[in-house]
Amino acid sequence: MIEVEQLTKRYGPTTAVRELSFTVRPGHVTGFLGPNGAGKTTTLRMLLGLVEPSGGTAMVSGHSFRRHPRGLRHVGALLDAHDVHGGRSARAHLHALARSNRIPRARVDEVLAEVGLTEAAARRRVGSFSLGMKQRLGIAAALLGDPPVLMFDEPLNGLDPEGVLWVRGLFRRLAHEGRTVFVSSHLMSEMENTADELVVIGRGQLIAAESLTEFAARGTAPTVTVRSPHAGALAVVLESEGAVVAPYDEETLKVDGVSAVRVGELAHEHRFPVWELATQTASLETAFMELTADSVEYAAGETR
Ligand SMILES: Nc1ncnc2c1ncn2[C@@H]1O[C@H](COP(=O)(O)OP(=O)(O)OP(=O)(O)O)[C@@H](O)[C@H]1O
Repeated sequence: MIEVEQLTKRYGPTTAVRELSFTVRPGHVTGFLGPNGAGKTTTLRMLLGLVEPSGGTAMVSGHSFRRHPRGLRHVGALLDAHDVHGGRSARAHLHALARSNRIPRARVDEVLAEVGLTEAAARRRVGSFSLGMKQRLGIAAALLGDPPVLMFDEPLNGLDPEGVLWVRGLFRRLAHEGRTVFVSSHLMSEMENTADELVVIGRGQLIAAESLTEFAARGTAPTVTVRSPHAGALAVVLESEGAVVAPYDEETLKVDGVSAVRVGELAHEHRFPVWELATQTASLETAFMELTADSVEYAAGETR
């Protein structure tokens, strides 16, 4: 379990994280979402004891890592896939980590197999690895101590589609095993099929902490699209029912304020043929952008 309470981090005049409180429960993949510069990396670094908070607490399994560094058996993390010694082989890198954390050497081959790094890859210098292979190595290091809590900072960044599918499957399996899996991203589209719980922050502050389903329900009300050869006459009927109707083209209307069922019933009552009837819910991406609009550091078109 991860518990963040009134966590604050100031860098001179910049407040990177401001009185942030949330809990991440085991058994779920929890997405940690926020626009660039929202404070995600700073929060993860405080949870791992790499950055001293200016205020509040950041606890993993009931312990503050700053005061009690507890090693890879307690929490596994991938912060920056590039942050490895390029001159070593992947296996030598994992052996060194295993040794300093008193983890049996045999575990190294287990995690190499788990992340799909072949024998040939394990012998290569890490400096020659592609980003995807470095990500896999970073994930192998996070899994080395078989920890109950795992944190990943932007793990899908730069992965090819096959890599993304693999990482998603891995995260789900880790959560299914009862672990706490906390995954940061600045893209809702990445989290949509990865996480089932969300912690959303903007400018260092909490915006939402809820399930993906609850988050989706925050989006704007659905719009109904209807296509009929009598679109004009149908629009008059719909408006008399209180709907807000926007003609899309000669045959198509975008309708707000009434359900698709009601649009279908009214068309039927007035004997208007209907060629198409559909409901569009705002995408999670739209809901995310609406919620974080005020927190985006540099919005498109903004000059400062
Ligand atoms: N060591 C530091 N010194 C000064 N300011 C910092 C430092 N680290 C982070 N910041 C500032 O704190 C804010 C939050 O940064 P952070 O990297 O935690 O955000 P993030 O959500 O991880 O963003 P990104 O997705 O861009 O990595 C930013 O404004 C950043 O410039």
